[in-house]
Amino acid sequence: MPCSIELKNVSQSFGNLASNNMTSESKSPTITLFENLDLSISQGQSYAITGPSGAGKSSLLMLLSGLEKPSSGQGSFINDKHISTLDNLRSDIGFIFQQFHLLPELTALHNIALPLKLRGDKQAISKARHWLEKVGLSDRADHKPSQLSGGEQQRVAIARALVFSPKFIFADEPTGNLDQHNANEISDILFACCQENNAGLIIVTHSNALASKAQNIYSLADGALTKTSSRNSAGDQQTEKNATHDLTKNLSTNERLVASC
Ligand SMILES: Nc1ncnc2c1ncn2[C@@H]1O[C@H](COP(=O)(O)OP(=O)(O)OP(=O)(O)O)[C@@H](O)[C@H]1O
Repeated sequence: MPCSIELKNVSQSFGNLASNNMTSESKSPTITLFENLDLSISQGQSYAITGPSGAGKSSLLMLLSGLEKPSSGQGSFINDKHISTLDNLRSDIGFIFQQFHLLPELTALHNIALPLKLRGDKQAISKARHWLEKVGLSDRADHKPSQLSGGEQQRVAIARALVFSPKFIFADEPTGNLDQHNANEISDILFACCQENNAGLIIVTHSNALASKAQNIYSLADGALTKTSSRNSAGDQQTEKNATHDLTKNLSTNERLVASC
């Protein structure tokens, strides 16, 4: 049974971080990003969160992943009807960032193997090789991040995020550092790999092109989260499947990558 993340009545403010002995003039004002926000995320679905700069999109991503706590309200992880706090999500989430954040001293293969090694998986290297192949980088296994292009580094980051089969992937501007052609390729790979692995995908982005690939699109602005688009009905899913089939009919290198995920 798919699991889910739920935020209920959640507010996030960043308060006055100044110490008590500072004068009132030197204290910074409280910033309230959003109040009483509700959001439910399901495994296997894709979500995009858009909105103006500074609206709190990345902060919302941190709350959903359980890496940060809200000022008030509750976040829950619902797994097979068992409800717990979002702290219990830690081992089931993968992250993808705009800046890739690969370890510079490790090769592509060892960057991907790292999450498995940290979990004590003895097949870490062979599984990492399999994922290198999925993202089309078999021939770059021994190259370090500095020897890879931005698009190639993001492919490694996608493989690293998914290699341990997490239930949810959080991606903060995953194509923000890429040109339009690479951004399109990388987002196709990301969506296809998440779908194949039944991972929920939550993307924060300013790109309408990227957001439009998600099944559910939200806008966060002026402290309010609004659902602007949803493609959950059976008819829509059928349309998506047909579109995918049409795409894979004309297999170029990159479509083959997507299809192999
Ligand atoms: N830990 C923190 N302490 C104080 N202020 C913070 C903290 N984290 C975020 N903020 C502030 O909250 C606001 C929203 O930040 P956030 O990064 O979530 O916005 P965003 O919508 O993702 O913006 P962008 O699209 O520019 O990345 C910003 O003004 C930021 O400075």
